[in-house]
Amino acid sequence: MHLEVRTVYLMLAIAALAASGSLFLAERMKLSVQGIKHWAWGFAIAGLSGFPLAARGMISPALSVVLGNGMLLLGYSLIWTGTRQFVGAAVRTWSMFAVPLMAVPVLYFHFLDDSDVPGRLVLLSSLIALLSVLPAWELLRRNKEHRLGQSWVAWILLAHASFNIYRAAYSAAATNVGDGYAIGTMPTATGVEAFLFMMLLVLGLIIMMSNALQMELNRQASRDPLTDTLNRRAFHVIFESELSRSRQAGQQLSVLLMDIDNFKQLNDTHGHAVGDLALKHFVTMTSLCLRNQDILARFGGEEFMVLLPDANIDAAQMVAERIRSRLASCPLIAPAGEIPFTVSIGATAVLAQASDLKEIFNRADAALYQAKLEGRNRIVVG
Ligand SMILES: Nc1nc2c(ncn2[C@@H]2O[C@H](COP(=O)(O)OP(=O)(O)OP(=O)(O)O)[C@@H](O)[C@H]2O)c(=O)[nH]1
Repeated sequence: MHLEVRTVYLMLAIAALAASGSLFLAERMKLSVQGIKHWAWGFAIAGLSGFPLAARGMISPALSVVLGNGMLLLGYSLIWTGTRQFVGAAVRTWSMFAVPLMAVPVLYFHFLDDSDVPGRLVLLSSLIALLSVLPAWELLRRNKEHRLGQSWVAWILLAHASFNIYRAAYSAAATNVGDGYAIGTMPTATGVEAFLFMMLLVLGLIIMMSNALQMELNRQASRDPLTDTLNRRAFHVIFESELSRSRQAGQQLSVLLMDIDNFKQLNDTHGHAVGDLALKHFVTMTSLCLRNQDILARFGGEEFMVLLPDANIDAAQMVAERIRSRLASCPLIAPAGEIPFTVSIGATAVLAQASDLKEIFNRADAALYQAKLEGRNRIVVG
């Protein structure tokens, strides 16, 4: 099979630009997935590089060899930095330009004419392999949840890197014929591989984005947006499973129902925004008193529930006291100064025969009510 190489490169350019357009559209939808903008620019610039590359021999080598390849490397770099953003890693501006900026002078001073085409191909293939391995490595080492889309993209990138390492070795062994398009069968193979790579990569990125979106939607559906604690519904689901787990293991389970004291007054005196800060401060302080397996949820307003797996009522009381005293001794630092506030807590052991959360909640609520009646800033066991 013989493909006209310029045509293949032009088709690649058009396909990359189409992929870029779709990614820019996704970016405009503000999808709460990081990295899409870099990917979109990466595909756009790599796509545009196809035009000077395809025009080799028709335009000046400074444009085709240096600008074309520089743009191609910049496109790959942006896909790498976009991937770093996607997985939540920091991106420094220099890292987007480092590889192209190092490659451009070498291309200009050593490979501008066609006296060493194999050397040029070795350099470019090696850099493309490097820029494919880097995002693959980010995706694999930060894929703790074993997400399919993420592994897919990583393996596509590694396959592309392997092809380019082979291409570099093949080029190193080739004799110079003064034309990059004419080295053995590699130009056709490169075009076909690049086309497949791009299609599979775009598909993988779409799967990766939809996985990330799904996870974000799940997170939003289960969390309180202000304090980022679980909401009542999510708490209920976890409570049910913890209850059956503790029944099987014969372990005790306790809950704490907590309500910030005189919160209305705090809101009225300092404003709603400071009230919001107080809620966040409360969550931070409380979380410092809990173990990893303890579950904190916002039940509404200034009322929070903690589920303490494998904790009897004595242990629960100790945790409640830790929370109460920490809050009493760590006031909120607001722009207007320190704002002290306290919490009242109703603590209840969940008995193995407990029927449902409603019954537990009612018991904890009665204890909490008692704590308020007795003067607030205290714990009552119910
Ligand atoms: N800032 C802020 N205030 C909230 C939020 N949700 C509920 N509130 C306020 O919380 C206050 C709750 O007041 P109350 O139920 O009277 O309770 P309290 O003033 O804490 O009194 P006690 O519980 O008896 O100590 C109300 O003023 C609500 O407007 C929120 O998300 N942010």
